[in-house]
Amino acid sequence: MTATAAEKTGAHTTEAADVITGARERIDALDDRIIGLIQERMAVSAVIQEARITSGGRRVNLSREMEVLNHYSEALGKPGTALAMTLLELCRGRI
Ligand SMILES: C=C(O[C@@H]1C=C(C(=O)O)C=C[C@H]1O)C(=O)O
Repeated sequence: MTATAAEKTGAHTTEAADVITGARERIDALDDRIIGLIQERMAVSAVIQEARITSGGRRVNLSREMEVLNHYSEALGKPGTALAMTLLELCRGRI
């Protein structure tokens, strides 16, 4: 059975269903870009971590991580801090 546009979107009119379907396409495209940027961030972070480890230093630099956390929390509030923590975990693993 094929779901109707209204069933798929939760809208109660075809006009609203059209708005939602179009906006969801934009969100999917934005999410693809965000994922690509996260993968790029992971690659750049790995370059830094490798350089520091190869030089005899540690993978993690907590003072820099505080700067990253503050950057996100100033822009996005408390959920920004949680987002930054997730990004840091993706980039340097769990600590
Ligand atoms: C990338 C770095 O190394 C680690 C990873 C960080 C990051 O992904 O932002 C931040 C601090 C470090 O724990 C860095 O020191 O800048």
